[in-house]
Amino acid sequence: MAILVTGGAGYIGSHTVRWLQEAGEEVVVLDHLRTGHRKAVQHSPLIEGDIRDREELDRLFQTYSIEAVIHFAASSLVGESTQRPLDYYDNNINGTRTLLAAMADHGVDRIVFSSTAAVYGEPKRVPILETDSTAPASPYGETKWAIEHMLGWAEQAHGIRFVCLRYFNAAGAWDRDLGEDHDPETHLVPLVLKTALGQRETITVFGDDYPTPDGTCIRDYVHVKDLAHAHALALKRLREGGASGIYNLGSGTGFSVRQVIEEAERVTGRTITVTSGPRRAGDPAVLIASHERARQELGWEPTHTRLETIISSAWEWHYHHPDGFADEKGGGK
Ligand SMILES: NC(=O)c1ccc[n+]([C@@H]2O[C@H](COP(=O)([O-])OP(=O)(O)OC[C@H]3O[C@@H](n4cnc5c(N)ncnc54)[C@H](O)[C@@H]3O)[C@@H](O)[C@H]2O)c1
Ligand SMILES: O=c1ccn([C@@H]2O[C@H](COP(=O)(O)OP(=O)(O)O[C@H]3O[C@H](CO)[C@H](O)[C@H](O)[C@H]3O)[C@@H](O)[C@H]2O)c(=O)[nH]1
Repeated sequence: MAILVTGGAGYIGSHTVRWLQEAGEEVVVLDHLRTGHRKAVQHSPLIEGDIRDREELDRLFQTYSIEAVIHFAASSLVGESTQRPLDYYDNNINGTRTLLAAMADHGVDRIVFSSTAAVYGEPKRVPILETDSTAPASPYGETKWAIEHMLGWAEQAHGIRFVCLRYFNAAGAWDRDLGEDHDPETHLVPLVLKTALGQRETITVFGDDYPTPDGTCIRDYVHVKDLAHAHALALKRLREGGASGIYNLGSGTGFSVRQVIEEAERVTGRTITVTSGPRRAGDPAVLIASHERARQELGWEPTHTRLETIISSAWEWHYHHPDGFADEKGGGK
């Protein structure tokens, strides 16, 4: 029996695939490679296809004996989602609907889903609990929130049990040979490190007048290997017959944009030029997770929680792969 990982050639997906492989699991990846990389997947079959393609899914479920699905495939940029909301509804909601329908028809009844802290919008308090109110402030967050609800209804009608994992800010890499490579890159940690590498002249701080100690936004950075581990634990829960559930995944500590930049200067030993810019629309001032429920019910405890550890691990990857996966033999994807 194999685990189907949709979006397994992407950043968090490829790290989870590696984690599962090291745990001895059989994995099949489905990815259309628009933002993912063929080279990020090794030692498992990679099927180049789209989750919205029902015939492709039928072929896949007929070819492989799939026990469970870990579903990363999505469009996931907050800003882009406000420019192209209908594409987000199509890829995220229609894509997941097509996947769930195929699972129901082929008798696959377990799914782990990548949700996001973006379902909370501007939180009323931190640390955020899963029971706190949700009010997504972007089409991206809205689609993820809608999928959480879709999963609830699909369980009632088709018996598909689920675990929704609401990640906060994923960062870090797997030693020096697997890491984050997005084009365009929008995330803070890789952008800061690309500035340290001299690939960018400056890092623009989006707003320094927030109600935080240094005026810049505070986020909860969670190491991608800790996220990968959480997926294995979520799968274990479903295999053991555990009930469906929704879990925050964050380290439980917040760091400001300025703290990230200062730590990156320490880790890299390089000066990073900083420019002050206006606020970015839709950015909450502070996002910090309570991961108490994941600790209690999944047995998950993040282990790489120090900012220095997270940034050092990302630096290992960026330093050795300044052009991401493209600088390896063969280039490109
Ligand atoms: N990076 C973060 O900080 C973060 C935070 C919260 C939630 N998430 C969620 O985690 C998941 C993974 O995020 P990531 O940062 O690794 O993104 P990513 O873009 O690196 O990975 C997504 C992968 O899915 C593939 N994909 C997208 N649509 C597809 C489709 N229709 N059919 C087949 N493949 C498709 C892409 O090619 C890519 O390989 C996403 O669902 C995202 O919304 C990410
Ligand atoms: O060039 C930059 C890029 C980012 N930032 C700031 O750095 C912080 C982190 O920004 P990221 O873009 O790295 O991450 P987000 O917090 O916006 O978003 C991440 O977390 C969200 C949930 O909170 C979503 O899940 C989303 O997919 C995921 O990328 C924010 O305060 C942002 O304003 C800058 O100052 N300059």
